[in-house]
Amino acid sequence: MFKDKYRSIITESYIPYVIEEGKKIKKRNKFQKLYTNCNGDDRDLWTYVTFQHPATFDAIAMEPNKKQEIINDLMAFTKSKEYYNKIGKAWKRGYLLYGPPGTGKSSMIAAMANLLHYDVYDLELTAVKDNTSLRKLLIDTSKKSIIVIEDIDCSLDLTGQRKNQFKEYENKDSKVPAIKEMAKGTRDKKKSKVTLSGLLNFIDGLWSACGEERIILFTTNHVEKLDPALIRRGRMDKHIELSYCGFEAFKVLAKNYLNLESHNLFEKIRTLLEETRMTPADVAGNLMPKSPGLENAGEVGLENLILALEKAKEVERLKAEEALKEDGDNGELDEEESDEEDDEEDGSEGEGTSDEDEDDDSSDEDFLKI
Ligand SMILES: Nc1ncnc2c1ncn2[C@@H]1O[C@H](COP(=O)(O)OP(=O)(O)OP(=O)(O)O)[C@@H](O)[C@H]1O
Repeated sequence: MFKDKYRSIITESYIPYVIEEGKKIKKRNKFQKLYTNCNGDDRDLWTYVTFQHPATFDAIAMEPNKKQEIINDLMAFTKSKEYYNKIGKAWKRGYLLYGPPGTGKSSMIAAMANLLHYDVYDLELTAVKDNTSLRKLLIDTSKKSIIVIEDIDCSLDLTGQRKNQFKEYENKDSKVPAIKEMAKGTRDKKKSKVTLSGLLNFIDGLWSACGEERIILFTTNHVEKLDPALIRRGRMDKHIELSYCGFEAFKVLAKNYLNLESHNLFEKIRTLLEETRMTPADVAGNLMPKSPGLENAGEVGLENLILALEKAKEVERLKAEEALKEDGDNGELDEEESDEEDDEEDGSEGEGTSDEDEDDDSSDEDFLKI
């Protein structure tokens, strides 16, 4: 019961406020779900478990301005229903997270889901039979969700030009991620007939407009391998690079892992981080106390990290030296070979020249065609 003079306050302000707060509490208390299409025999169906990942943006080590920009972007998206209606586009946003392994791409997805209270659909593309199945899965996603395709570069032959991935990685520094990706990439590939156009339709074709307030997110360790059509602005609206640990990112980890905001060893670490590359995952691993409750854990963790950075720096120096030496050896070899070629050319001057020119032209043409 309330007095009549308060009627308008109660009906126009108080009750709407209570309803709005109730909705927020309901949203906070609702269990988020993590869906996958990779369980059981029917790959056209989602199954789910409760999503309980502890990652938050506070725990993500990255440059603070960049982090804030991502948070602002996400929050703006959630309030943009009218804007999307006005411009006649489906209310969805595409994010591309790229960077080396161990730089926080998966942690970032979890932090986004926790910030927005969205469900996560972890779409294993290699397990999707064809474009029809992809459409079916898409229709079955709910609003307020993040649809994730991890390691998009090795999910499928999206360009129609599948190469031998082992060969492609042979010359890279580390073969470990290549093998991991190869294993993921080949899984069920024979069965999947999803095409690039099917995937593009999924992202922004007519079918993508069913359901609203959805984020589509790709991750990759090799952004340069992706078909430009797949990640052009408008499809993947925001490209976020997660990279090796800089000093600002280190400070976040030191605060979270060791509860340290400053220390006289910080300057040394700043210099070492500028001189060598280490992923946030490795920095975190080195900072983490080896046994819980260790006395002086902060200092031990920082010294541990310094040792690891110095070691990494030395390994990089040796590798660079080796590469220089190899370049030098190859240079000498090239010189010897070109001397031999010069000698041959000198010997066949005159008659043979025009034929050689023709051969050269045709091989150039072949090269251009490829
Ligand atoms: N930027 C970061 N901030 C905080 N923790 C990080 C960060 N990057 C990595 N980590 C830590 O390292 C672990 C591995 O990181 P994560 O799986 O998110 O990396 P990733 O880039 O997704 O790697 P991959 O490409 O191999 O899947 C995480 O559990 C987290 O503890």
